[in-house]
Amino acid sequence: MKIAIGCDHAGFDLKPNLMDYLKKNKIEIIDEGTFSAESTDYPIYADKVALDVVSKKVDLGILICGTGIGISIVANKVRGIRAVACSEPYSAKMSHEHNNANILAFGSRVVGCELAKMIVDAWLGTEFQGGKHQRRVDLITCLEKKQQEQGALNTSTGQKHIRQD
Ligand SMILES: O=C(CO)[C@H](O)[C@H](O)COP(=O)(O)O
Repeated sequence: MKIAIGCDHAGFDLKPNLMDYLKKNKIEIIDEGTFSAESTDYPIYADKVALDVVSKKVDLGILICGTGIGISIVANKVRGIRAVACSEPYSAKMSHEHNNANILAFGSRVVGCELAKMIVDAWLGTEFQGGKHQRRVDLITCLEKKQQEQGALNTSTGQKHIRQD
């Protein structure tokens, strides 16, 4: 298992703790920064980790900012990414089981180090269930494809829903 990890300045203290934890669990890590506590912009790291995931350089991604919100919003702009911001283990588990989330985000100002580890464990310790959940994830993929096809011509008129029923 290979994971890319990225954070902004708010996640800078938490990231090494989490990396050590993951390495102890035999997970290979690509560290996409940030590499100092200097104030920086979370979209940079969300983009790097998201691209690592969609290019299959890694299996999964982990992102940390102050709240987990901004960094997951950005990651979700990348086609093929299903990023979730979690502050407790149950949502992390379900995001893998039902939504096949490929990036886990959390906020260093929301969760402490031990809770962050529990959230990661819950996420990694479960598998995507497939079946009806695969159908739903396929609909997300279908929506992404439609958006890409519409590109710059996208307007609010004449759009079709991804399911016609
Ligand atoms: O949580 C975040 C984005 O959702 C950022 O980490 C947060 O906005 C950074 O704030 P500041 O620059 O004031 O430290």
